Amino acid sequence: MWQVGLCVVAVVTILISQWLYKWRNPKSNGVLPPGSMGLPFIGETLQLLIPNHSLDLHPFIKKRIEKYGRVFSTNLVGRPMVITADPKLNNYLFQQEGKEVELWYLDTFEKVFRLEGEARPNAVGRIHKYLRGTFLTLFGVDSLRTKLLSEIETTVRTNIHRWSTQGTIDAKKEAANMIAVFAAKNLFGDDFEKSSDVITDAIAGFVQGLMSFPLNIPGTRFYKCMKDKDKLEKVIRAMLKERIARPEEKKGDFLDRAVKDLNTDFFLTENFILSITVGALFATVESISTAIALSFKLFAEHPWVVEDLVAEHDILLKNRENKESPLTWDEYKSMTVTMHVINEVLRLGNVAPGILRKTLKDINYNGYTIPAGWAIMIVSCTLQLNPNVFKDPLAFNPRRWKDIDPQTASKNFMPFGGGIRQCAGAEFSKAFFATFLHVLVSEYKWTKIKGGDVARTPMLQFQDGMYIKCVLVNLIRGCGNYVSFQMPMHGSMVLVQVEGSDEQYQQLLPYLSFRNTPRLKNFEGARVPCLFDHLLPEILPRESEEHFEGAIERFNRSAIQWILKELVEHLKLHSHSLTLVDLNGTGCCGTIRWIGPSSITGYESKWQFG
Ligand code: HEM
Repeated sequence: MWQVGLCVVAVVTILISQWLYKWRNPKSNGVLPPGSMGLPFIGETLQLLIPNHSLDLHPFIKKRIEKYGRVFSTNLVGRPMVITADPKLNNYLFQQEGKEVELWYLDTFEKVFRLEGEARPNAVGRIHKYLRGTFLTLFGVDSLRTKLLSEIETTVRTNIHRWSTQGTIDAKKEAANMIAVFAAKNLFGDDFEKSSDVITDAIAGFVQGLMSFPLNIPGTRFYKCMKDKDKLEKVIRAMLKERIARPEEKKGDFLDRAVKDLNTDFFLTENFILSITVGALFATVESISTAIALSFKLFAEHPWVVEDLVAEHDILLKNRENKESPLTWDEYKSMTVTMHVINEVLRLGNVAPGILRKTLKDINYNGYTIPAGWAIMIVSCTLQLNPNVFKDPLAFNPRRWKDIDPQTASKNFMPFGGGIRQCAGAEFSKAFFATFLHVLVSEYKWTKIKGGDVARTPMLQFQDGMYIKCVLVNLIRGCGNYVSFQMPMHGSMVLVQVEGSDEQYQQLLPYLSFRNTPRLKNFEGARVPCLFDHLLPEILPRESEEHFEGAIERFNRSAIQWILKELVEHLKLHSHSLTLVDLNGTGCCGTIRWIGPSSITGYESKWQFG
C-alpha cells in the first residue's frame, strides 16, 4: 500500500515541478526579455503594491531597470507581463493600437467594467471612434471655449468658497467631490450635489480595488470594489431608465447621446452605456483630484511658485476690461506660468503610472520576443524623470519649462499617453486645473494643516489626506461678506466678517485685500502676505528680536485698531460689528467683537479678546 502512496507523491511532485518550471519559464517563440515571474499565482504583485513614499519612480520598476534594462518580464496579478521604459518601444506600441496590441486594463478592471462581449471598448474601430468622438464633443476644445470654461469657473468658485467656510478640509476628497459633481452633470444628469459623496467614496474604493486579485469573496479588496461599483451603477442605471422612458427631455449630456444610439447599429446596450459612464467618471475624478491635491502639497513646500502664479493672475485681472466678466478662452490660453505649473505637477505626479496593453501577436524587439496574449505596461514616466532633459528631476520647479522647447516636451513628457488612444480629456483637464488655480490664487489664501504624504501603490495616493484651510481674500462676485488675512507675527489665519451693505463692503475691498497690499517677505522664515505692513515700523523699532513674542498681542491690538480706524474714520462706516475669527487655532488672535460707536473718539472703543 505504501508503494502506491509513494507513487502518488512522486507523480504530484513531478507535476508540481513541471508546473513551476512552466511558470518560471513561460512559452515563447523567441527569447523573452530578462526578468523574473516571481511566486506562483501572485507573481511579483506584492512588490509593486508596497507603497512608495516618494514621487520618484516606484522602486519595483527602478530596481528592475537597473538589473535587467529598460524592457523586462514579470508577472503581475497572475498575468505574464513585459514592462517597458524604452522610449523607442513605447512609441512603437502607441502606433500599433488594434494591430499588434490592444487596450487591456487588468483582469480586475475588465471584470469591474465588463470590458468584454460584443462591443468591447478595447477594440479600435467604429465603437472606439464613436466614443472618442462623443467625449471630444462633450469635453473638447469647442465645448470648453463656448460653454464649459465658464461652467468650470462657476463650479470652482462655488466649491472653494464652500471650503473656505468649513475650516479644515481634505483637499483630495473635496476636489474629487467637486469634479464628480461636474463630470456627473455632463455625463448623466444635473442633480448630483447630494450623491457626490456616494460617487467619490465609490471611486476611492475602485482605486483601492483595481490592483487586486479578482477574487469576489467578502473581505477582499476586489469584493469591496465590486460593491462600490454596484452602488454607483445603481444610481446611474436609474438615470438611464428615466432617460429611456422620456427621451424628449434633453439635457445635452452623454446619456442623451447614448440613449439616442441605444440598440442601433452602434450596438450600444444598457450595460455597455453603464460601463462607459462609470469608466469616464473614474477617469475624470481620480486623475484631476489627485493632481489638485498634489499641487497643494507642492505649493506648501514651494511658496515662491504661488507668488509666480499670483503675479500672472494679477496681470490677467488688471488687463480685463470688465472686471466682472468670466474667464475667457483667450485669457486661459495666455496663462504661461500656470501651464508651466500644471506641466510640472503632472510631470512629478505621474497620475497614470503605467499604460496597459495586451499583445495580439508576437512582437520582436531588440532580439527579444514578447509573446502574443501577454500584457505590456508602458511606463513613460521614466522620460519625465530623465535628468538629461529635466535637471534635478525630483525638484518641483515650474520655471524649468521656460527653457524646454515644444519638440523636447512632446518627446519626453506624455502624461496623457500617445497614439490614437491619447487622453480624450487632456484639454479639459488642463482647463479645469488652470481655472481652479486662477480662482484659488486670485481670491484665496490657504495653509496646509496636515497630511500630504504621498504613497504610490502604484497609483498616487495621499494616505493621511491633504488637509488645508482656505480663506477668502477678495470679495468677488458676491461670495459673501468675508475677507481674510494672515496676522504677520505668527501666520495665524484670520477671517473678518463685516456686516454692512454690499455697497459699503465694496468700498472696503481695496483696504482689506492682499492684492493691493505690499507683501512681507521671509518673516519668521515664512513668506506671509501682510495687510498691516505699514504697522510694522511702528512696532518693530520698539521691540528687539528676542522680545518679539511679547509684541504679538500688542501688535494684534494695533492691527485691529488700524482696521477700526480705517472702517470708521476713513470709510465713514458707523455702527458695524466686526468679527475676527482665528481660523487655524493658534490662539493668538482669538475672536474679537467690536461694536463701533457712531463716531470714533480715539481707539479706546469697546473691543475685547473673546
Ligand atoms: C490629469 C488628468 C488625466 C490624465 C493624466 C489622463 C491620462 C490618460 C492617459 C495616459 C490615457 C491613455 C490611456 C491608454 O492609452 O490606455 C487616457 C485616456 C483617456 N482619457 Fe484621460 N487622463 C486625465 C483626465 C481625463 C479626463 C478628465 C477625461 C474625461 C473628460 C479623460 C478621458 C479619457 C478617455 C475617454 C481616454 C481614452 C481615449 C481613447 O481610448 O481613445 N481623461 N487618459
